[in-house]
Amino acid sequence: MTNKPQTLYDKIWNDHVVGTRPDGTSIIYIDRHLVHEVTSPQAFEGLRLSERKLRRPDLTLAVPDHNLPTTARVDASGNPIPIADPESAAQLAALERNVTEFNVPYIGATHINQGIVHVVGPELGFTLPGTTLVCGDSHTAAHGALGSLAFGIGTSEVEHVMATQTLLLRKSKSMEIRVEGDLPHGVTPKDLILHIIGVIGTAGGTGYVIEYRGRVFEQMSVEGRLTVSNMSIEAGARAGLIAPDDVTFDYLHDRPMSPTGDDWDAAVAYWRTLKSDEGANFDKSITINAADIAPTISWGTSPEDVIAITDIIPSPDDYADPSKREAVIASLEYMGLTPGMKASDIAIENIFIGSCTNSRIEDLRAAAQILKGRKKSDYVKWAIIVPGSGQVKAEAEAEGLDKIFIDAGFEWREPGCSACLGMNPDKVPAGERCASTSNRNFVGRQGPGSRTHLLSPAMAAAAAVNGRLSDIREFI
Ligand SMILES: CC(C)[C@H](C(=O)O)[C@@H](O)C(=O)O
Ligand code: SF4
Repeated sequence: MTNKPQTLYDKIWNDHVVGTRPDGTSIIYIDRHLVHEVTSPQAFEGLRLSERKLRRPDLTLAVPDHNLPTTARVDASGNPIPIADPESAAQLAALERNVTEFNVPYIGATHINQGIVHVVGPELGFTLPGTTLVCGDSHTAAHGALGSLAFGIGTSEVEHVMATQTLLLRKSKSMEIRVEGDLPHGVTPKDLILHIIGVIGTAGGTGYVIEYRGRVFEQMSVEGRLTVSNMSIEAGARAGLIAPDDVTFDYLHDRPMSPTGDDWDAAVAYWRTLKSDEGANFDKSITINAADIAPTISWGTSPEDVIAITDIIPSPDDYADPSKREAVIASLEYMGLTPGMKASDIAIENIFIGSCTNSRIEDLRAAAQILKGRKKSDYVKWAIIVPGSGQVKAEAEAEGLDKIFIDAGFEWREPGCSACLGMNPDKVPAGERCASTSNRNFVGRQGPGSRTHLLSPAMAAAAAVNGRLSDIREFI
């Protein structure tokens, strides 16, 4: 091996190269494969047609999340309630058939561990530092928070991994996003990543694997790191890494699928080597000043359309690039906003606290801190909290958070993707706004005609109380 200083990405990549071809593509060994109901049916069908087995069921884990309704899943006698929507019912049935036929470890819809794949993986210790982890889902980047080289793949690649436990890849370029200083009061990891995407743009990370570096990340919980890495894909990046450290090891210790005993000690010794060496070269470096960041919201239909809550809605004239100006005009029209309007004057009818970006226990605690003893505004018609997993739900209930939410006028739901993309009945009506802790504000994302404002869980809770987008710093 070379003595040249290496990045964290170089180290994980080099540890997984099976072989490199003259054209520069490499076969990479895949350690972990998460499977959900949306992107797996054709892949299983492909295996069936080619009469192949799934090579490593023991490195594969299947969980339904996108199509499941978030209303009660069992009746009063504990019997499963069938899914009303025929398409969703068929998706779930297909996954259940496939995991049985191919012998894949499966967490079913009514299991305590069921949840969004990207919440479940870390929580069970299925996601580990230094591993390569894939899923037919773009937000797989989330797992990079634990120092796993994790990225979304397409359905044909899902089949390839199922059949071979490898992928054919070309190495990405490396980008360092260094955050200097500390996050100001009221500024959370969600505000940080929204701000970063605002700075680099949705294409800023295209062709790169990002490594997030700086004291801010060292001091951040694993939950917060997951929020940041999760949205790397919204910046166009292939993956988003954070070097594993004691915070990561403490988080993983004693998780159901984490190594134990001597294996744990050996694993931690290896994991400690997983950081970018002094002097390692990044193809691109970006520095962000934490002090510049305020609680942030999205105003448009792209995750780069972000402003501080204290700002006003921008005007197309603020943009020099003609295509961006066109996009801003279209965004303003779709969102029903006028340039110059104060962000904090935007009235909100719906609140969604959930998604793989912000549905972990810390997110729910942050929302509960604001909602405790308060009620949602009468202007808010629909407010739901969807925990990321059964584990998160149980933990929140043990802390009494569910009561705080229900008293505040929220609905307390079963785990899943829910209104993040509305593949189940949880949709935002056309023309209405939603203050949403999810990661995408695309046209129609939360239902046809829906208008999404991305923000942190605390900011979503504040919006619920005031019935309009609000500055969390007025509450804390
Ligand atoms: C349905 C799935 C393939 C999709 C993704 O890849 O991200 C979804 O999770 C999303 O967030 O849009
Ligand atoms: S919660 Fe949203 S972003 Fe995450 S996997 Fe589900 S649909 Fe995709």
